[in-house]
Amino acid sequence: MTALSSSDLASTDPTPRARRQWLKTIAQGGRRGDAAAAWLMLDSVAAIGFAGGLAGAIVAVPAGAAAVLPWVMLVVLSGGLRGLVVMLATRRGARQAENAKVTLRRRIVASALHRDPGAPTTTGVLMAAVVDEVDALDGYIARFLPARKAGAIAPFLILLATALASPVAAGILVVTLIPFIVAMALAGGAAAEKSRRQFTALARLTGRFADRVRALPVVLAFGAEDREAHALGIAADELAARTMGVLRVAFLSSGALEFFAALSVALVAVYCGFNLLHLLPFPVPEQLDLGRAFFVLALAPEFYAPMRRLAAAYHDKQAAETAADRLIALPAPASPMPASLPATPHALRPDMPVLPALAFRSVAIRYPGAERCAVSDLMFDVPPGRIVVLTGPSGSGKTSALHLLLGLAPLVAGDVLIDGERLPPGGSLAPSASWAGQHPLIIAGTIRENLRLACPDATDDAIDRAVVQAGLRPMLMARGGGRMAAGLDTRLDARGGGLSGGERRRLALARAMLKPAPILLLDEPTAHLDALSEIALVTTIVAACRGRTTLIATHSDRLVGIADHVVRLGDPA
Ligand SMILES: Nc1ncnc2c1ncn2[C@@H]1O[C@H](COP(=O)(O)OP(=O)(O)OP(=O)(O)O)[C@@H](O)[C@H]1O
Repeated sequence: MTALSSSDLASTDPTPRARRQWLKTIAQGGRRGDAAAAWLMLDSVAAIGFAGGLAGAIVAVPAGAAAVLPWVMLVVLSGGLRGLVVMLATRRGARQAENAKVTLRRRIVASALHRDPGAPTTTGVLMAAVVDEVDALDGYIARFLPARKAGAIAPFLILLATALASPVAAGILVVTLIPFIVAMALAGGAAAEKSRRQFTALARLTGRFADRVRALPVVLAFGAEDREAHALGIAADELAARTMGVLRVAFLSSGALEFFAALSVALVAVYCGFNLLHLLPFPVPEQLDLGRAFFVLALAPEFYAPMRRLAAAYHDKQAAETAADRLIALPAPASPMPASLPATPHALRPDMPVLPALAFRSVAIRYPGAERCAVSDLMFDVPPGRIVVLTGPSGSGKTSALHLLLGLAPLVAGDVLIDGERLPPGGSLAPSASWAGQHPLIIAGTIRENLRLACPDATDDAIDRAVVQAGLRPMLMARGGGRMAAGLDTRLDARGGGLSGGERRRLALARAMLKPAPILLLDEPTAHLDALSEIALVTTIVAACRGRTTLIATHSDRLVGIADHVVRLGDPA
C-alpha cells in the first residue's frame, strides 16, 4: 500500500493536477487497482460471445437441434460468465475502496489527534471529513475508476467485432457516439459545479450540527435554541436546493445517454432490416445475411454499456473531487508524537527505571497566530521524586507549560531536558506521564471504562484502590446501591453527566493514580472544591505524588504548601 505523507492532507487550494494526483495516491492505497477494470473488460468479451451464440443458434435452426446445441452452450456460458465477471468487478472495486477509506480515515484521525494547538479546524469539520467526505470517495474508487478504465477499451472491442460483421453498422455506432460525447461533456461541466456546491452545503450542515450538539448546554443556557435551529434549517434548505440541482443535471445527462443509445440501436436495426430485404434507398458496400445481421443487432446495445456504466458513476467522480479539495485542505499533524524509541529520551525508557529529573531552560511557548508568547524565558528544575508547583495569575502560562510536556503546546525557544536529555521538537512525555487536566476528559461509557483509559490492563483491585484513594468511594457506594463494583458500572455521557465538578476532578485524579508512570502532571486538581473537600484531596494528591516526579499547576495555597519548590509565573503583559 502506498504510504501517504502528512502533506497529503496539508496543502490548501489544490490545482486540478494536484487533486488528480492526490486521488490517484489515495485510490492506489487499495491493492490490485486494475483488477476491477479488467473484469469489466472481460464482460464485453463475454457479450461478444453471447451475441455470436445467439446469431449462430438462429442460423443453425434449419439444420436441427444438434447443430443448434453448441451455439446454445456458447450463449449459456457467455451469459454465466457475464454475471460472474460483473460480480467479481463489483467485489474487487468495493474492497479497493474500503482499503483506501480505512487508510484515509487513519490519517485524518492522526491529523485530528496531533493537530496544531489552536488550529481552527473544529470537531464538526473533522467529523464531516472522516464520515461524509471519506465516504464520498467510495463510488469513485469502487465504480468510477474501473468504469473509466474499462470504458476506454471495451467499446472498441465491441466496435471491432461489429466492424468484422458489418463495417457500415460499426460506422453508425461511431457516428452516434460523437454527439453523445459532446452532450456528456456539457452535462459533466455543469454537474461539476453543482456537485461542488452540494457537497459544500452538506459539509456545512454536518459540521454545524456536530459543533452545536457538542455545545448544547451553552446553546440552552443562553436560550439560543431558536436561533440555532433557524440557522440549521437554512443550512438544510440550502442542501435540499443544491441536491435538487444535482439531480436535475443527473437526469439531463442520463436522458442524453439513453437517447443516443436508443438512437444507435434503432438505426442499426433499421439498417440491418432494410439491408436484409434489399430495400435500402442508397448503395452500401456489403450485403448482410441473417447471422451477421442478428449478430450486429445483438451487439449494438453493448457498445453503449461501458459508457452507461461510466455515466452512472460520473456523479461519484464529482463528489470525490469536491471531497478531495476539502480533505487536502485539512491541517497536517503539527507535531507528531515520537513514533519510536529513538525519539524518546533515555531517561524514560523502561530499562531505566530511575525517577527522571525535568528541567525547563529558557523555555518560550507561542501559539500559532498569537502576538505574544504565552510563556517566555521559563527556567526551573523538577528534581527526581520531588513536587514542584507552578503558580501565578490566570493566563500566566501554567497550563501551557504542562501542555508543552505532552506535545500539546508549541515550543519556540529554549529546551526541556529529561535527565539532561533534550525532549525532541513536538515530542511528548505522555507514555511516561500520568496526567489530570483542568477539564477532565470523560468518554461516554461506565466509570470503570473511564478509569481504564489511563491503564487498560488495570486489575479490579487496582481500580478499587485508586477510587478509594481519590475519595470516590461514598459516591460509588451511593450509585451502586451499597456496592462499589456496581457504582463503577454507572454510565456517564461524554460530558460527564451525573458527576459534580469535584467528582469529575477526583475521577481524573484516580485515573492519574492508576497509571504506573514515573511523572505526574496535575493541572488545577483542586479547583472549584470547598475547603473540606480540598483538604481531603490534597492528602490524596500527596499520596499520589509519592515515588513520582511531579509538576502541579495551581492557584491553591494548600497545594503550594505541599511543594518542595514553587515557581511563580509573572503577570501576563
Ligand atoms: N490553544 C491556544 N491557542 C492560543 N492561545 C492559547 C492557547 N492556550 C492558551 N493560550 C493563551 O496562552 C496564555 C496562557 O494560557 P494558559 O492556559 O497556559 O494560562 P494559565 O496560567 O494556565 O491560566 P489559568 O490559571 O486561567 O488556567 C493565555 O493568554 C491564553 O490565552
